[in-house]
Amino acid sequence: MSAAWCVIPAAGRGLRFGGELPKQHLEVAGKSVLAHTLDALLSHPRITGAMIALAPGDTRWPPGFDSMHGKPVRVCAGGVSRAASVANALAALPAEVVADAPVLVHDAARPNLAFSDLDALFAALDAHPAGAILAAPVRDTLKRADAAGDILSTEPRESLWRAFTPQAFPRAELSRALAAAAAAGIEATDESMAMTRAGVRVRLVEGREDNFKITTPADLAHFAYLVSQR
Ligand SMILES: Nc1ccn([C@@H]2O[C@H](COP(=O)(O)OP(=O)(O)OP(=O)(O)O)[C@@H](O)[C@H]2O)c(=O)n1
Ligand SMILES: C[C@](O)(CO)[C@H](O)COP(=O)(O)O
Repeated sequence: MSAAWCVIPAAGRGLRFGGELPKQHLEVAGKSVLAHTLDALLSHPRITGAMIALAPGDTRWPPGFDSMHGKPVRVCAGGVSRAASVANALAALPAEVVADAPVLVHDAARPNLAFSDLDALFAALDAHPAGAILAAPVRDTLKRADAAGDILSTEPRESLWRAFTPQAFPRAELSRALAAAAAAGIEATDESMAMTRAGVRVRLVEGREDNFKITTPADLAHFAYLVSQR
């Protein structure tokens, strides 16, 4: 039963959210979104450390805040894209995270991660070490729109899933796949895109729908409500 470090891309500017402060630093119930996310990850016994990719010069993560739940928390410089931030964080991991060690990549902007989802992801990884991600099957009818915002077509939704995070892969293989995608000029919007491009079979693990990404102010209000009901 392998343990894993997590990598947390937290270097985004939150342009779709708006406002001065990037959304990962906004507070809910006295804690930043990033701290909620870190708490959800490091409270799981199989996660042994965290590497946070912050925008260069972003000192909002309290300097010297180097542990949570008795586990190490490290910070590195993010990159110009989410994929670059993840690649930087993988390269910054300590030597104890050996090449074939699993690493979980989880968006700082997904603070409502459930312990049960982490259990399910680790169970899948134990059975399929090549890689696994949390996701949910598409259950709504999908429409393609024209420039005016009118329906162009209805798209088939059979076998379509929405990818969430964490996404878990062996450290070295993930680094290589991200580098290969970047070298091909492909911006991998998630880790599984790079890994499947590299020929790896990635296991989908059905996760909770409330593991949503905070992208807009309405998402933050939704998360704040959920926290108030805990
Ligand atoms: N250069 C980047 C861009 C994004 N992220 C992180 O990747 C996660 C998911 O990205 P997204 O929700 O798109 O965040 P932003 O890029 O900040 O949002 P926007 O696209 O609205 O600017 C976030 O935790 C974000 O901080 C990152 O680490 N480095
Ligand atoms: C990684 C991700 O959260 C999976 O759905 C998503 O691809 C991030 O996209 P974003 O545009 O960087 O928020």
